[in-house]
Amino acid sequence: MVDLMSIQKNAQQIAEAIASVLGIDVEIADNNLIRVAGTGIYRDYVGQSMASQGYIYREVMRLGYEIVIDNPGKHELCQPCEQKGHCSEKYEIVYPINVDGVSIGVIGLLCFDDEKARRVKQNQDSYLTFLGKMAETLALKIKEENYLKGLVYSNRYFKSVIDCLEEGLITTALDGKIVHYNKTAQNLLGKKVSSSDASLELLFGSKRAEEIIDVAGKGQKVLEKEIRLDAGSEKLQLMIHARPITAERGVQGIAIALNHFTKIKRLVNRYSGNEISYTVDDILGSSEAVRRLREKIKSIASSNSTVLIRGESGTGKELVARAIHNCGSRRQGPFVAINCSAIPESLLESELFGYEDGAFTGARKGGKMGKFELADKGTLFLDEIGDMAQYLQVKLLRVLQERQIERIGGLSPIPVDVRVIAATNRDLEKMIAQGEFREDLYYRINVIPIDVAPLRERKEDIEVLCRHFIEVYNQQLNKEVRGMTEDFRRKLWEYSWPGNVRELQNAIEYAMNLADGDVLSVEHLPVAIREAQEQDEEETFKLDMLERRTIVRCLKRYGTTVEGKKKAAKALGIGIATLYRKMARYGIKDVDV
Ligand SMILES: Nc1ncnc2c1ncn2[C@@H]1O[C@H](COP(=O)(O)OP(=O)(O)OP(=O)(O)O)[C@@H](O)[C@H]1O
Repeated sequence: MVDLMSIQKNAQQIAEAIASVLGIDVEIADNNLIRVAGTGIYRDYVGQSMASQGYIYREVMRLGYEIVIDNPGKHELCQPCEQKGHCSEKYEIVYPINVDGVSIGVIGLLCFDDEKARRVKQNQDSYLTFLGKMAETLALKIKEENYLKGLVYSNRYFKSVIDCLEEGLITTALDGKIVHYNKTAQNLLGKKVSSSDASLELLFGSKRAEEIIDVAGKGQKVLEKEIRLDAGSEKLQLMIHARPITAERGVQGIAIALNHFTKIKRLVNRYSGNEISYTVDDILGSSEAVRRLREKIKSIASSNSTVLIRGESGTGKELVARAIHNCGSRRQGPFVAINCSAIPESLLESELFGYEDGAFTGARKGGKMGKFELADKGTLFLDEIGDMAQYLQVKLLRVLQERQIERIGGLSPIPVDVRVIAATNRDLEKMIAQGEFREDLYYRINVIPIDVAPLRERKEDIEVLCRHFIEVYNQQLNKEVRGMTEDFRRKLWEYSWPGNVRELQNAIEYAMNLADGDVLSVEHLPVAIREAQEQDEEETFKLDMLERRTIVRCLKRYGTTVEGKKKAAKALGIGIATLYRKMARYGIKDVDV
């Protein structure tokens, strides 16, 4: 609340006015008994405390109404006063200044000679009415100041609120002149928005400005528009939402929200799971093939060259692509995946490159951003690239060469900074020979080839993968499975895994659901795996299997202590170091024996 001291100038003016009309000295004090204003002899004491002699003033503020002292020194309120015996006052009127029922100060009218005292006495009623009006004027001034202070405060408050927004915000008058803008808008648009002649036309050009101003004429309609601007050396891509500001007297202006596309992309990527981060350490396996795969990923991750990952379905190609992204310098950017075979040909083009407003019948209003734009500064994973239609292969090749895309129906190219990782399980060379895949694109994407071996060629990975999946499903299903029987292992080993790691994962999930104890056994396996026959062409793996089984049998006989292992190695006709190596290769752990 504003106090009397903060309107000191007004108080002094009123004191002077009273003094000149009535010809009598006046002082005004606040509720701390500080003299706020004064005329005549009191003028020199403005700002000083009257606490030691302000009995009457204090009493008037306590009561909230005026007091007339016609016999100063003798009046009962004068009794405690130090000046009681030698008071020079002859007559005194004290009037309270009340604001909303609370006294915030007083006006004191003081007579020092008999003639003035007589005059006041004679006209006491009209003097009191006049002082009342003056007290009211001061009270009104205080209220007005309070109101203005409140306005300034709420203005500052709302300004800090809109400055907190991550969204840029501009408001304009109906002619497009900028009225307000927040910090984000200033950061996005720079001086253009804060200059004294700032207008929509200056910011966005006359055509866009007209479209936005048109919003005001259409009442409640919201305009959603994508805008590209030149911001120095950079191109600024913004999404704007304009809506009319409606007040009591109808539409008063336009509010425009601005969003930078980088922020929109970040949100899309976050909520579409594009930020799941897998690293090389998530690629499990003890085989030489997987070991080399992890090394290769590390060595090529920081390059920007296109990668072609080849491997059967379920071998972990997407996992590899994510690991490349997360090991390299683009890991802060998005990883966007698209499966070229899962999307109808007609939609794939717009999914990849996006489209402009009204590009074709059925196109979403305001246009759409494609995966290339979403993957800007990150990685685009093109899964099943072998299934991409030829005309899109041409478009893709152009994008890879020119590093810019053109939206469907778009007029200007949009630069994109994207590392492409493609994957396929098809024989691209054969497809080229049959004219189904473009040779030029093949060379463009096959800069860094990576092969992911099928699981049947690296069966030693089964053990570590199984252990991992058992842990995963122990957590998910709240179970406590600790191992697998030897028969269970043998079945997994003998099976040819056409669906690779994905199939293995599903088989373990299935078994974990069925398991009731702490060990997985053959009856928990899906029928297809349980009853699969060993195939002749997998003779080599049968030999492996035989070797593994023999080692396990031998360890069972001699035990897994160091001494037992030495005996087992001797019985097998191999050195102890070879036994350890083979145990590691086949994933044989002491506890399994
Ligand atoms: N080496 C591995 N370590 C751990 N998990 C793996 C490994 N390889 C594959 N997986 C898991 O197997 C499943 C299939 O992997 P992914 O989707 O990467 O295969 P893909 O080759 O891309 O399959 P598709 O060709 O069908 O798209 C995923 O759950 C993945 O996490």
